[in-house]
Amino acid sequence: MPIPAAGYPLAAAHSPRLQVVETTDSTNADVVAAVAADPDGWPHLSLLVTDDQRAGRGRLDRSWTAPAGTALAVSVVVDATMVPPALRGWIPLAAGAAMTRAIGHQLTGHGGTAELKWPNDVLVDGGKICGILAEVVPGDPDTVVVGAGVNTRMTRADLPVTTATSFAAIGAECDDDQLLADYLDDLSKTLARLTHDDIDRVNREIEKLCVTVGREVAVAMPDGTTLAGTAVRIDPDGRLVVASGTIETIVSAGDVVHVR
Ligand SMILES: Nc1ncnc2c1ncn2[C@@H]1O[C@H](COP(=O)(O)OP(=O)(O)OP(=O)(O)O)[C@@H](O)[C@H]1O
Ligand SMILES: O=C(O)CCCC[C@@H]1SC[C@@H]2NC(=O)N[C@@H]21
Repeated sequence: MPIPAAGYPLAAAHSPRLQVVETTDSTNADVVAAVAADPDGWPHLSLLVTDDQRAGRGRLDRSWTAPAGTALAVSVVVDATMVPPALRGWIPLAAGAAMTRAIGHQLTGHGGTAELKWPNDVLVDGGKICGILAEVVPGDPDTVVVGAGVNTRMTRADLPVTTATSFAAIGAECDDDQLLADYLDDLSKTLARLTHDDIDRVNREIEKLCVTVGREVAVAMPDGTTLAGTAVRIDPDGRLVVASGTIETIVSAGDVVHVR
């Protein structure tokens, strides 16, 4: 399904500004620059979307690639002032949880299950169907741009890496407008629950959704070392706790591989 000519009416109902572009290098780069230039023009839950992103940015300084027309690239503005500063580390996880549930909704009746891999990848059948990159706007620490790439119509042959999957690769279809509407709706509600009163419940819900918890993992740490152990929980700050024997290590960033 190409980008609907009429835009995304269902998604637009959840956003004060929904902008579609035929192609761009990076929706995150565009929205970060747009917010910096005109903060009032991009209120909370404004978004930019394309299905032809040419220079996508990934986590940990990696690239994010998809042939034209085979994936959604969407960047959403989040007004972080609605989240207490101590809980802002949960914003990327809230986005991952929202996208996991939105993708899961698309798979209803198909048989596949969407799973959250800490901190915010969405997996189906163990393959990565969506990646999320949250970036604070330079000079405006109260605004976060949350970018998500969803592999929709990418054939098996087009998958950029062996660890990726897509709706098409598993024989499923994606209604892009409904997916975005569900994502925005869930994201907005989950962000509203990032309060000191509700965080324990959100923590438990996201932990339940997160298949990393309970798995044996290998974590490539930012200092170049590898941490092996069992992921035991997500801590109150959204970080992954990994147990190796009797030692628990708190992981706030790093590349997590599910070993078993
Ligand atoms: N469409 C996609 N779907 C799923 N995963 C993707 C997609 N595009 C990129 N990736 C993931 O993004 C990352 C790209 O990694 P890769 O290491 O190739 O990055 P790179 O920027 O080319 O550089 P480097 O080799 O320097 O690390 C991988 O983790 C890969 O799984
Ligand atoms: O490495 C990851 O898993 C995160 C990938 C994030 C990709 C999305 S696509 C929309 C937005 N624009 C970008 O340049 N990156 C994000």
